This record gives sequence, structure tokens and C-alpha cells, in this order.
Amino acid sequence: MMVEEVLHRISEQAKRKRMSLPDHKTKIVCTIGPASRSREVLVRMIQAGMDVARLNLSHGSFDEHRETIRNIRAAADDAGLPVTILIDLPGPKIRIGDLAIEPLELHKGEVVTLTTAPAAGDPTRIPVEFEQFPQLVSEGSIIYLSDGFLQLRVNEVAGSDVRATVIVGGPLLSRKGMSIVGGGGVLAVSALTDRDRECIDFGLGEGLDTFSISFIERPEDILRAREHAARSGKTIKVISKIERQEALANIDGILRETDGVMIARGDLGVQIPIEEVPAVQKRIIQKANILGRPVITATQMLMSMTDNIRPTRAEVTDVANAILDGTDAVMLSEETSIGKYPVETVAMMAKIARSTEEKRSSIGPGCNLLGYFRQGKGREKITVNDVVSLNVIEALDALNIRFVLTPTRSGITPRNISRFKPEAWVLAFTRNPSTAKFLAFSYGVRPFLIRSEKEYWHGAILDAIRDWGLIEPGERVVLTEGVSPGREGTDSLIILTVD
Ligand SMILES: Nc1ncnc2c1ncn2[C@@H]1O[C@H](COP(=O)(O)OP(=O)(O)OP(=O)(O)O)[C@@H](O)[C@H]1O
Ligand SMILES: CC(=O)C(=O)O
Ligand SMILES: [K+]
Ligand SMILES: [Mg+2]
Repeated sequence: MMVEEVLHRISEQAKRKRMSLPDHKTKIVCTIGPASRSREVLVRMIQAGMDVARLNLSHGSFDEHRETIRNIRAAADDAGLPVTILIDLPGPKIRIGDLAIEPLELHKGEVVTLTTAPAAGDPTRIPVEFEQFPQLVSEGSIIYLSDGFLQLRVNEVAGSDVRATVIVGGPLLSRKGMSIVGGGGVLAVSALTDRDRECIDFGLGEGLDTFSISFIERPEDILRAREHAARSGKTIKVISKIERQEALANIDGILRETDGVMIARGDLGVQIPIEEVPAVQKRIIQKANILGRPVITATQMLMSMTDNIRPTRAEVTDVANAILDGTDAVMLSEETSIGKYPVETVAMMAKIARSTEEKRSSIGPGCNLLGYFRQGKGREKITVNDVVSLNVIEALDALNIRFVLTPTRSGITPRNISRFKPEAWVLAFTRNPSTAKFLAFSYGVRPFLIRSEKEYWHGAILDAIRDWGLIEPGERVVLTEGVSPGREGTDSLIILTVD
């Protein structure tokens, strides 16, 4: 009965369309906003390759996001493809409020007033949604707006008003972020704010369990989020957004505690010298790969496609380089939330990913992860699971195998294989919906939800993939399994020839 049940479930997933896998393995995360929240656009984005829909709770109301969540679920059903929803928490970011006229054009040399007093309707005053703001700046402070695209220099502080001269002008939109350099004020707010807790409750209420925490400082910030969810009896998956200096100083502890990590280059590029971003990106990707944590490279990847149908060469190269560095996922922000070409941008991402992945082996690995584990430091701390994943990679290469089948509870086994960025697909079979959802962030992993007991998995899984037409008769596949009694996790691999 168990076997029938699993077959029924898997074939249900496959029946909608004859099972096919994408032509690329890099996962694509898209920020959903006014340009993309309709069911119709979402279906096309999913078909173009969107794996994860990101809702940035810094923007929009709970009601709006609730409707967007409904649309995403309906669109995923329409497309017959899985989509994971990521809730991005606002964090302690100082933002400007809603502008009376949008965009507000700031001109070089002009003097503007930023104010924490109600400024509604007065187009000459820019509201700031942070009461202590005037205390954080003083004459000479530099204020960066909108990820540093706009710059102001403070002339004077008068009560709740701050007057500043525009050094670098341009269009300003509502609710853009602000970053202050110089001024003596210290921003002493925890990475997990009260608003973040409300947003976690909102997400849990919508049946979601994957959250990204903005401006994480240290591992304790992750624990606070986990504890908050635990009060409602829930377990959550946390993606730590690395976007400030303190997080870089604590990166090893953060990576150990977190489920996944995002290189949030928008804020990071203002919080640290911008020229250090490329090296930081490579270092975080390497560390995340070693620990088998999925890593997302985010912000400005195809920025010019917000307005144009074609990206720049530099942007295409940036996406390709992040993939060669070993990123699991790439993310789109403005491009899909407010851009003119959300669907085309996703399709472009997918095209760059396919082409880059095809050439990865001839270009050579960005970081030598295999070497790390086979000699040097990785050798000392090696686990049984590490050894199994290394043996899987060896078998895939030596025998030219196209599929690894991994029954999994926590997702560790497919993630540990995926971190080597193999050419084979990792098909992960799990009974845990949360595990299946979170594997959407891992390179080259396709999760399937099953209901059967472990003993019945092998036959059922093989039957199902044969039915899908993914595997040719006579083809070899790798299957991982846990056989040690009383020990959790994978400790064995089998090389099976499909009849
Ligand atoms: N739900 C939304 N409603 C309206 N506009 C949105 C929404 N989500 C995103 N946007 C727009 O897209 C822009 C880019 O999105 P993004 O998620 O990068 O935000 P951000 O303001 O840079 O903040 P963060 O640092 O948290 O990412 C936002 O600044 C905003 O203008
Ligand atoms: C994504 C994000 O928060 C950033 O790039 O700053
Ligand atoms: K955010
Ligand atoms: Mg940010």
C-alpha cells in the first residue's frame, strides 16, 4: 500500500506534464512587486525558470502580500511546477517614508530637508521613518540613499529637521533605504526588530517557514528568530543576509547556525568599501559551499533590464562569474519587482546559467572544493556524510552518471552533493514538506515530496523515474541511503543499473 501511495503521489507530480527538468541548474530567486504580482505574469516567470518568489516585507502591506502569496500558489499550480516563497524581513534599515510626488528628482547642489516630523503632502520635505535619525547625523555627515545611488551632505540639524546639500542627484522613490557615514551617532538596534517578529508571525500565519533576516550581525540574531517562531510551536528556515561589516567579522559562526546565506550586495556595497564586494562574495560562497549551506548572490545582477530588454555585457558577466564562484542561486530585485521586463529578465538569467554551467568543467572550478576535502584543512574535520558526498562525485565523474537519487529527511545529503556543482541532477525524495521547499535554493537539486516509509523507497523511486522517461534502460544511477542501525543520515552509496 505504501508503494502504491508513493507511486500515486509521484506520478501525480509527473502526470501534469511528462516530467522534464530545466536546462540549467542554478536556482533563480525573483523579488515580486507591482510589476509581477499578477497570476498571469507569475505563471510566465515560473515557466521561464523562477524557483523562489521573494516577498520583501519592507515594501507593501500585509494584505497586498497575502494576495501575492495566493497568486504565487495559483500560478505554481497553473504551471505544474514547484515554487518556494521566501519572506524577506525588513530589519533595522533606516528608510525614507512615502513621498508625495514620485519619483522626487534631486538635483546636484540643491538643498533639501529630511524630517522625522509628519511631512505628508509637502513635496519639498523628505520624510524619514526613524525617530532617532537627527541624532545620528551632524554637519558634514554623508547620507547615501537608494543603495548609494544618491548622496547628500548634511549642513545642519534643527530639531526633527536635517538640511542637506545634494552631492549626487537623481530620482528618489518612496521607502528607499538610507545609510549614514560620519556623524558620531551609533545605530544601536538589534538585527531582529519588533516589526520583524510581526512579519515572522505573518509568514507563519500564511503557512510559510522560510525567512531571510536583514542586517544580521551575529549568530544570536538567528537564534532570536528561531526562538520567536518556537513560541508558536513552529520551526523555521533562516537565510542570513550578509550586508554589514559586523556580519563579515562573525561569518563563521553565522554560517554554522544559519540554513542558508545571501550576499546582499546592495547594502553591503555601502556598508563596506564597494571595491571589496567581489572578494567578499567569493570568500562567502567558498565558506558556504564547504558547509553545504545554499548561497544566494543578490542585487543589481541584471539591473539595466529594469528599463531595457537587453542587459549590459558587464551584468551578463557578473551573473556568469557568480555561478563560476559556486553560488547556488542568483537573485533579481528591481528587475522583477518594478521592472518593465520581469519575464524576459528571468529568461535571460536562465540562458546565462545554462551557457555558463555547460562550460564550467572546461573553465575550471572557481574554488577547489574537492581539493579542500581531499587534502589540507578539510581533511581534519571530515564527516561520514562528507566522505559519502565525495564518493558520489567520484562515481558520477568516473561512470558519466546523469542522476543521483537521494532519499533525505533534512536535506543534508542532497546539499552536500550539490555543493560540488556536479553535472548530474540530484533528485531528492523526502517526506518532509519543509525540506522539499528549502531544497529550492540548492544548485541542481530537484525535490520531490513522497509519503512512503523508507523501506519502500528504492523500488518506488526507480519505477517512477523510469516512468518519467528521465532514465534510459541500461543507464546507471547513484542512490544514497542510510544503512547503519541507530544512525541518522546517509552512510552508503549504491550504483544501480536500471533495467
Ligand atoms: N512589494 C513591493 N511593492 C512595491 N515596490 C516594491 C516591492 N518590492 C520591491 N519593490 C521595489 O523594488 C525595489 C528593489 O527591491 P529590493 O527588494 O532590492 O528592495 P530594497 O529597498 O533595496 O531593500 P532590501 O535591502 O531589503 O533589499 C525596492 O526598493 C522597491 O522600490
Ligand atoms: C537584497 C538586499 O537586501 C541588498 O542587496 O541589500
Ligand atoms: K528587506
Ligand atoms: Mg539590503
